[in-house]
Amino acid sequence: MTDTARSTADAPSAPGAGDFAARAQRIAKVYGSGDAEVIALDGVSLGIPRGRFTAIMGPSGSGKSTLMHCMAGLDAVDSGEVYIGDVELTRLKDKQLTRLRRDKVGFVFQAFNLVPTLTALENITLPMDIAGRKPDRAWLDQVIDTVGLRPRLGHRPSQLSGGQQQRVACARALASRPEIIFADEPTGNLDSRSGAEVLGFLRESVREMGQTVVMVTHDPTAAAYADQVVFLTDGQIVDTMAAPTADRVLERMKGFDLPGVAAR
Ligand SMILES: Nc1ncnc2c1ncn2[C@@H]1O[C@H](COP(=O)(O)OP(=O)(O)OP(=O)(O)O)[C@@H](O)[C@H]1O
Repeated sequence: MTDTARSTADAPSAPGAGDFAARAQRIAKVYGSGDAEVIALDGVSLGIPRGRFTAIMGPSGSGKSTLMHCMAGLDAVDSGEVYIGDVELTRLKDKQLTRLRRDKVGFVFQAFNLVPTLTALENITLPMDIAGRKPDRAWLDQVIDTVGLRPRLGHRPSQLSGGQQQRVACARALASRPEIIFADEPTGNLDSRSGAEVLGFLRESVREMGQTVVMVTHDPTAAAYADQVVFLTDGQIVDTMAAPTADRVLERMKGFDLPGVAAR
């Protein structure tokens, strides 16, 4: 297997845990039971390198969202271990997990999940306001300028385009300088131009700000913005690709030989 991410998380000679913003070790997740049993994750080991952009791809139903939700502490694994930094999530009580998610993890979803009655700026600072933390003004300014939202800070979500709303969501995820950002199909609701803007911004947050980003996507063009692509099939990691291009990713996806994969 050419799977550096997987082997480095597993091997005894692996780099220290500090090299990974998040790690999964032999995690399994089963939904349902009896005839309805679905093995969504089947012993996945994966290290997410710090300060890099990782894309997760695979056919529909291969376990991408489950993997991401388990690694982000949004869903519990049935076995195995998940780490954010050096904290093992399965040992945490609910309250500790909620706090860790709030303080260490940023999320960007396909649906922008903005609060409609708040302005763009209020949406960006909302998680910190809830946590009772003062934003770092200089950092917030940098984030706002990077996503190009300064002229729109007083607008409500309904007064913004889809791409601008997703940029607000990206800025919200970045504002607290999380250990890692999980993005689930962040361009799924955007036209290709707005999608490219959001991807360019995520890319820049990695390059310029040292952010760690993990993104689930169906789109080879989106995956090409990443430093590496991890391929899942049937709940298992089957390959990784460094320095991906859209063409190479598309070719690899065709290799899974499943209807609809290349077309999505
Ligand atoms: N809550 C659930 N209850 C039962 N089965 C589930 C549940 N969530 C996911 N599954 C099943 O687990 C498997 C993996 O699902 P998951 O959503 O992680 O796949 P995915 O690769 O993200 O799919 P897609 O690309 O279609 O979003 C699928 O077979 C799915 O039907």
